[in-house]
Amino acid sequence: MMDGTPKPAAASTVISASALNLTFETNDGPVHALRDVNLEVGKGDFVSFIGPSGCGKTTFLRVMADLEQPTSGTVLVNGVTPEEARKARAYGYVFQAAGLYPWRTIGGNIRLPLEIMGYDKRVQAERVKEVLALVDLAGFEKKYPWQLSGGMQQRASIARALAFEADILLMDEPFGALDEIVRDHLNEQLLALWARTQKTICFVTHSIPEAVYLSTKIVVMSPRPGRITDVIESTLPRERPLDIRDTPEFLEIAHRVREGLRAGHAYD
Ligand SMILES: Nc1ncnc2c1ncn2[C@@H]1O[C@H](COP(=O)(O)OP(=O)(O)OP(=O)(O)O)[C@@H](O)[C@H]1O
Repeated sequence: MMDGTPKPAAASTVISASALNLTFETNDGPVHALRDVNLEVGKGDFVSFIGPSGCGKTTFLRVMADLEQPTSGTVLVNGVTPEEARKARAYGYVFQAAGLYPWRTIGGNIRLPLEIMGYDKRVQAERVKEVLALVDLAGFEKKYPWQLSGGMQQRASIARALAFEADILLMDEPFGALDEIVRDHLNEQLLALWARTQKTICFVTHSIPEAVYLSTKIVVMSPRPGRITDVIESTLPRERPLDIRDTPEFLEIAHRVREGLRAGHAYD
């Protein structure tokens, strides 16, 4: 473990959280962002986290990414600590806003992490081409972010997260700000990308249809303190046309998610 090389995880578990607690100390007193969170994410899973604002979804993702330290409990990513996993470049992170640098071209934005990591120039150029093709943006390398629509910018930010070939993608409400039609399209493309690359994806959303459409596993959370109230294993096939959303199976899972959200919701 000292050399930072990830050990093969037991069975096919990629992320495992046990008895995880995180309390923020604030001027108004402690905020229990996560309370006794236990979760296993398998290799190739698409896991959505859904729950009302403030239930700790972002905090959980940030703990996995080593951007936040738990107060107690453990998280293992590929069998090692989040810090070791980060150093081994185990994951890419896609934020709520695309967060592209306006003074850099799309290619320049995607190249940035590769430059920081000291990748060879030729490899950088190859990677940029590959990931732009993966998100259907081939040919947009020399454009600036402002020349692209919101949906295209979000795809470019996904390409940036894919550039250093991490096996895990952490996505924090990446499509929240987009209109329904664009969002549908990006959901379809994300599923296709997931099928092609076989990545493990952790995805935060507020949308029940989005969670049900995308996921193999749906984690329902409730606030005050943030905890997991239900984990739903999807019975839907992996191949999912958009009209699967009208099937009884889909509606049944959506119903269970809604019930879980309702049960955990405080109406104050
Ligand atoms: N750095 C921090 N310091 C103090 N409190 C924090 C900090 N970060 C988050 N919190 C609090 O922890 C709780 C969980 O926040 P978090 O952002 O994880 O929720 P969320 O479920 O992602 O919400 P949203 O859906 O609105 O993004 C909230 O009450 C939030 O105010």
